[in-house]
Amino acid sequence: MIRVGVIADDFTGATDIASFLVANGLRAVQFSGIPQGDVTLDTDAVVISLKSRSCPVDQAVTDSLAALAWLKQQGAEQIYFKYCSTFDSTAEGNIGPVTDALMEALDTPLTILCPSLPVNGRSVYMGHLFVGEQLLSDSGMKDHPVTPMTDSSLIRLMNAQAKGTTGLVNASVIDAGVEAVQARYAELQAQGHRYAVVDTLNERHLETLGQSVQGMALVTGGSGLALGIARNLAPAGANASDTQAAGQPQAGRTVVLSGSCSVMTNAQVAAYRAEAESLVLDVEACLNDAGYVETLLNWVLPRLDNALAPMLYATAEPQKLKAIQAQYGAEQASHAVEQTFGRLAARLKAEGVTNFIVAGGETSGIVTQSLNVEAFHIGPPIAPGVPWVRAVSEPISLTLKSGNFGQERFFFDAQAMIPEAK
Ligand SMILES: Nc1ncnc2c1ncn2[C@@H]1O[C@H](COP(=O)(O)OP(=O)(O)OP(=O)(O)O)[C@@H](O)[C@H]1O
Ligand SMILES: O=C(O)[C@@H](O)C(=O)CO
Repeated sequence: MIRVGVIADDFTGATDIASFLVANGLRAVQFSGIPQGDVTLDTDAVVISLKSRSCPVDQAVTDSLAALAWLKQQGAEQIYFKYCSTFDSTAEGNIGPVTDALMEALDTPLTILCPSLPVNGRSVYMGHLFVGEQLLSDSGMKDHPVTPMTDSSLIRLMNAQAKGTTGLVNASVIDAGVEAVQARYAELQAQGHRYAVVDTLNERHLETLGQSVQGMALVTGGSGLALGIARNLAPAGANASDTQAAGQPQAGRTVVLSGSCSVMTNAQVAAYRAEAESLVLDVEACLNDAGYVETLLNWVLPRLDNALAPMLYATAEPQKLKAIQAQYGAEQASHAVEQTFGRLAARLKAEGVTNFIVAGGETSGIVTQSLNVEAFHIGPPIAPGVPWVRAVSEPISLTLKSGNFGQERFFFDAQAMIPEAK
C-alpha cells in the first residue's frame, strides 16, 4: 500500500523530499516524470518529479492532475504537493492554482501550507517565512530571476494566487499538541478558509504536524513536513539504513557537473577547484562549437582515475553571469549550457562513468533525462535534502543537489561515501 504519493514541482525538490521520507523510516521510489502505465512497487512512498514550478499555470495544473491520477491509480492514500521551501512562485502561481486543482480533484475542503525546513534555516512564524534570520523578502530570494519573492506573508502570497482564503495555525497552537492543531483546522474550515498556514520552528513542530494531518487527503509544503509524516507512519522498527540500502552508491568512475550559479554552489565549486582538477565551460563554445562536447570529453577521460573526480562547471559569480547573459542572452546562454551538460553526461555514460555528482535543479533535470534514468532508489544523505540516488534499472548513481543546499565541502563529502573498488 502506498501511504504517501508526492507530486514535486522540480527535480532536486523531489530528491529532497524523498531523502527525508527514507531517513525517517519509509521506503521511497522516485520517478522522473509520470511513469507509463501501472508499475509494481514494493514501497511506502512514491515521489514524482515534474517541471511545474515556473512553467505556464495551465501546464502546471495539467501535469499535476496527471500525476495525481497516476498516484491514485497506484492506491496512494495521501497526496503531498511538494514545492520549494522558499515558496518560489509568481503572483499567478503555480502553487495556488495547482493546490486548488488537486483539492477539487480530491474533493477535499482544507489543506495545509508548510514550506518550512528548519534544518536548512527555513522557518515560519506568525505566517511569515524566514530564511535563516532574514524574512524571505530580505533574503537572496528577492533577486531570483524567475520567481522573485518580495513578500514574506504566506497568507498574502497564497491569497493572491489561489481561489480561496488562508488562515493561520500559529506556533502556540502547535505547541499545545495534535488535538489543538486539529481543532484549529476545523475552526478555520468552519470560517470558510481552504488553506491553513502552519507555523513551524523546529522538528518537534514537524512531528506534531505530521500526526495532525493523518487522514488529510492533500498536504502541501517543502520537504520538512515529510519528516513528521514519515515518523508518524513508519512501521515499528523501521530504520534508515534499511530504507536507504537500495540507494547506496557503488564503486565506479565519477564526475562532478555543476550548472548552478547559486551562492552555495559557488562556494562549493571554489572549495573543490582548490584541490581537484576542474574545467570551466566556455559559454560561447556551448553556443557555437558543434564539437565542444567531444573536446570536454577528451579533457575528462584521462582524469577519471584521479583520486578526486574531475569537475566540469559553468557556475559563475553573479557579476560574471550578468555579463554572459548580457552578451549572449539569458535564455540562450542557459539553454546552451544545459544542452552541453546533457550531451556530455550521455557521452560519459557511454564511456563507462557510473557516478554523477550534479549541482542545480535544471542541470539535474537535463542530466537525468540524458542518462535515460526514469526511476531511482533513494540512498543515504550527503547533506540534509541531498541524498545519493541509484537508478532502479542500471548501475548508475547520482546526487542531484539543489543550488543552495549542502555544506562547502559537499563535492568531497559525496565522493567520500562511494566505496572503494574491490
Ligand atoms: N555561466 C553560465 N552562463 C549562463 N547560464 C548559466 C551559466 N552557468 C549556469 N547557467 C544556467 O543557469 C541555470 C542554473 O539553474 P539550475 O536550476 O541548474 O541551478 P539552481 O537554480 O542554482 O538550482 P535550484 O533550482 O536547485 O536552486 C541553468 O539553466 C544553467 O544552464
Ligand atoms: O525545498 C527546497 O528548498 C528544495 O527542495 C527545492 O525545491 C529547490 O529547488
